[in-house]
Amino acid sequence: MSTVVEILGNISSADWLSASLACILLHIIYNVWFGPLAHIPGPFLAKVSSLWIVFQCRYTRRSETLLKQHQKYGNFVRVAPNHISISDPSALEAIYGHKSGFNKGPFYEDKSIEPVLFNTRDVQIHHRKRKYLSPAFSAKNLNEYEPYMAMQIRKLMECFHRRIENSGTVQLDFNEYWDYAFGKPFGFLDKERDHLNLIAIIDARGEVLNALGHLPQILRPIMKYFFLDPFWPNGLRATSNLAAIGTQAYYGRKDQKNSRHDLLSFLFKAKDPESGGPLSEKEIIAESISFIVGGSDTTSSTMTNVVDIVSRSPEVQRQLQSELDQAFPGVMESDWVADFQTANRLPVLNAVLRETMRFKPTSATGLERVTPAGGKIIAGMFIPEGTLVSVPTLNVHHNPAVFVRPDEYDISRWLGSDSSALLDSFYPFSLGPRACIGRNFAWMEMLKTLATVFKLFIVERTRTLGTEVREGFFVKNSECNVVVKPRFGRKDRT
Ligand code: HEM
Repeated sequence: MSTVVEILGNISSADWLSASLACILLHIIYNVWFGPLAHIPGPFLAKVSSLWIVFQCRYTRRSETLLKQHQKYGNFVRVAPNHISISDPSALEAIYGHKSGFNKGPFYEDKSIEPVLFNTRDVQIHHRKRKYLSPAFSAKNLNEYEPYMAMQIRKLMECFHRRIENSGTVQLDFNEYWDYAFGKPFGFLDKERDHLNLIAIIDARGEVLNALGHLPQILRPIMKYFFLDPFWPNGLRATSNLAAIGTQAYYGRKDQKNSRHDLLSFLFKAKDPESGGPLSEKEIIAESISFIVGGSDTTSSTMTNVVDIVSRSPEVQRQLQSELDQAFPGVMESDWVADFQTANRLPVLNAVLRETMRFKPTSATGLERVTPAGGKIIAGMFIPEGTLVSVPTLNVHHNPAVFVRPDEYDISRWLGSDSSALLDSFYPFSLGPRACIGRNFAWMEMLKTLATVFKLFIVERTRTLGTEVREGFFVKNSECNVVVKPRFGRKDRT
């Protein structure tokens, strides 16, 4: 023993350094030229280190970059030493489908918080949570939420009318207004401002967690001290701030459990499927924070995309409004909000929402999964067990073999008799056991809101240049400045 210590003691620091460099070099050579994924093409840096994908996320452009990388290298691209991005649509069912055996990858691991439905990697925990949360999204519960949604939409319309009253038209940033309106019961619409700075907090948190998820576990806790790039400490501070705001909101609501029929009121009443008792306070708080982000940022970003695109396309807006005028004829009462049943059967409205989610998906990224034991053949290629894989939604939605002229926004592709075939390659909410639990809720909220807005207002974009976006886990427009003009006088005031 003492001989080993003596030998180690005699090695100089220069030798230690050379040995470490040699190990790193050998590791790189193995990864790039000899490892089991060596035959898969991709940027050289991505084969060497996961820092390549971390940088794409850090600079909020992962999906945009991957779209180009797949155009350059084909259907399989190595995006990290142990991570393959696959853009073949047949990989979707094989990876994300029921019984595929692929589970969520280390990207989702967050040891600092209570696991939630969205991020838990444990199949049993996920099953238990999905069991008690699914009823919240049943058809019956959706019907009960509708009046609450209508109330929020009414408040939003009131805001527009108040601002329009003097000038006849109003300039506003839709990006922010949606955020005020949805899922965040913090009174933003009453105050007409985000007094908690919640929107900036959610954005910073989303961006940092998206990058952090690709770093090795060992580095994640120390990134809050990486002051060389404020992106990291600021984003991680935002994560703690959101937790504090969510916890405070929970305690604010706890004594008025039945004051509103929303998702939080459902969590208060939910029963643990194992014990039959109520959920723990810790679990309700964690899930409700997750709903604040997943349930409102997503719908508001998607509706902003619709407004951005439709406000730049007078012909699409004309088609949409002509359909809405037939379905909801005449001048509406001042408190009118479109009902879901009617909105849901309007072909142009549904085509506009679908085409927007195809063309510019809010969830554009490849969702990381781990290849199960024994490996799997995906889209004709053997993928060894333990390999991380993902299918980027943006690429699937821009696949020219399915969507003719994929880079053109064209609602007519959803209006033809053969359009249902396109649904097989349309996955804005993912699929399988980890598909979005809130997709019906989201569809209802978005159709109701968009039908109401476009029935009542003409919307014109003030920016002529392209729209800038930033991608965290979801893609968001940096702004959506528009001029809003009422289409009719208000019935109770004429
Ligand atoms: C346009 C709106 C929305 C989009 C595009 C969207 C998209 C997605 C996607 C792609 C996933 C899969 C994520 C993954 O595998 O990592 C997901 C999961 C999830 N979404 Fe949504 N979502 C939307 C609205 C909502 C709403 C309104 C809620 C709740 C009210 C919600 C709650 C969730 C939850 C809890 C999960 C995790 C499900 C699980 O793992 O079992 N989402 N969503």
